Amino acid sequence: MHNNQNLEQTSHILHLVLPKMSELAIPVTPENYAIWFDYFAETNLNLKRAIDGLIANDVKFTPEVNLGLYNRFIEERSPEIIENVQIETQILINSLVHKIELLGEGTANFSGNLTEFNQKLQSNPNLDELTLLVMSIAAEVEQVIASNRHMSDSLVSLSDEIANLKSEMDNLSKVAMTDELTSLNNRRAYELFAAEQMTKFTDTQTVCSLLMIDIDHFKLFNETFGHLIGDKVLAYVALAMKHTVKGDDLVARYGGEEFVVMLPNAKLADAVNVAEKIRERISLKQLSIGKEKKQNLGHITVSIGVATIQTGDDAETLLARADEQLYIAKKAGRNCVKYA
Ligand SMILES: Nc1nc2c(ncn2[C@@H]2O[C@H](COP(=O)(O)OP(=O)(O)OP(=O)(O)O)[C@@H](O)[C@H]2O)c(=O)[nH]1
Repeated sequence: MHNNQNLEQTSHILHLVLPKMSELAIPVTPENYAIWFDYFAETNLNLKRAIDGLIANDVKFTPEVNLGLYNRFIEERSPEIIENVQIETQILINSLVHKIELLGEGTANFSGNLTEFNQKLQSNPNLDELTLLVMSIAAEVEQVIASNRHMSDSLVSLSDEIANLKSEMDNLSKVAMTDELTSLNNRRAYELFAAEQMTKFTDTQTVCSLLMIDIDHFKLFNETFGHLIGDKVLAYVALAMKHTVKGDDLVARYGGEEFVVMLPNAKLADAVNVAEKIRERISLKQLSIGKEKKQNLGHITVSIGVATIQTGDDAETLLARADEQLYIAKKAGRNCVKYA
């Protein structure tokens, strides 16, 4: 009974968090999500008091305010938050075990899998692993539902709760992989993708190539036109890159004004081709802003370093070679592609 109450509470909180964030126009980042989960869970009364005070005084939840809340009330408690999600998932599993025992036949396999989930949960999983765990539980439940047509309504409603938790986790994972300014993949997403490509190369000798792209004289651009217009240019460059590559390729913002493009199955010559297309596409366009496009920003150019995977590479060595070529491209006068 106690477990069910907790499960209901958790589910109730999950349903409150996103609508409230959307109402207050707060971006759903993992940090902001943690703040608002805690707010509704009422586990941190100082945080709750601070937020209630902000709302009462009509204070806007700007990025600075959100960061302040996170730094003050959440950052030091991160391990505790992961622990909370862990406990919630544990409650879910316990509740499932109980329901499955009531169902009896045809579920022995499922009970075994739940034991395995339980063990994984004890091994301090990170957010990705927790997400995977919740997805696996959801898949198992769907299977049990399919093979137990006579099952009780309570299992159906439990499965709804899991589906909700799963979609919240999906959302969190997506946010954690996306760069907010450009909507590209972020560095974390790139690192996961690069690791996959390394494994493919080791297992099946499937090649891949990497472009490292840096906007030329961006510091000067920011100083001339201001940071906000600089941000727009970053978004423009991001879009130009996305429109040049194919579906399997991964474009990511590596940091600041630096981007990476990972091209699975591309040999050096193909990758240099793509790099040239990106460079040309960006440099040819004359940028202007304002209602009647009166303010002319001139041409933006990028320098690109290209490298292809070699035996003995790991993600770092491949990146280092692309970065070396990028440096050579800058030295050679910028707005060019160099490769090794
Ligand atoms: N507007 C804006 N600027 C950023 C962002 N991230 C990094 N920058 C700026 O990008 C500039 C990078 O400058 P540098 O690394 O000195 O290089 P650069 O001026 O691009 O010159 P080269 O790379 O040598 O061609 C810095 O001024 C950063 O402030 C961002 O998110 N928005």
